[in-house]
Amino acid sequence: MATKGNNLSDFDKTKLPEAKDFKIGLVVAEWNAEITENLFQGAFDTLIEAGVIKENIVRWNVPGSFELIYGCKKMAESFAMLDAIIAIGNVIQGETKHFDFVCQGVTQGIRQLNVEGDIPILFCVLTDNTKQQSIDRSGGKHGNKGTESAVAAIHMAELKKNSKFYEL
Ligand SMILES: Nc1c(NC[C@H](O)[C@H](O)[C@H](O)CO)[nH]c(=O)[nH]c1=O
Ligand SMILES: CC(=O)[C@@H](O)COP(=O)(O)O
Repeated sequence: MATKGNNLSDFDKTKLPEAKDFKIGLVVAEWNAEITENLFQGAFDTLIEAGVIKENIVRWNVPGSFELIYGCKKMAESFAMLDAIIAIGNVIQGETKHFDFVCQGVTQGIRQLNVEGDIPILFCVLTDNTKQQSIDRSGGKHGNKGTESAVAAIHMAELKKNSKFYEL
């Protein structure tokens, strides 16, 4: 289902788990900072709106999206008490195939961290053909991928922390 026609910022607050005890990390790439800062703000505001305490949120910056892999790995190793980590980046197609390798690299790297680690790591990385597509998805006409990722982070934190065997 494409983002177009669906707003990334739409969510039902009443369906969110209780988040006041959750500890959330965010690792933010500084490449395309005007986009990634909007993604971060969307995620941060959503976490606070959902009840996460500001003191339970930690942020680290890394140079580019490829460094999100190491940054998230290091954050998970340093803060084992975290309930979720959100990786925030924006990769925009240039003239060469570098876009493909950065996107594939960060995707596979974060995938591997989820496979190997115990802290869920959310993929808030915009991989766009144009800057306008990034603008549209970081607080523009299609909403904010940061908001969407924060909602997912709260659900994954709940799964990690409070998963139970429910009678069907
Ligand atoms: N072109 C973009 C990059 N490139 C930089 C890489 O992410 C990485 O920092 C470099 O290859 C050194 O390891 N990064 C983005 O986040 N967005 C881009 O559009
Ligand atoms: C995604 C990138 O690394 C890209 O922005 C670099 O641009 P170019 O492919 O023109 O070197």
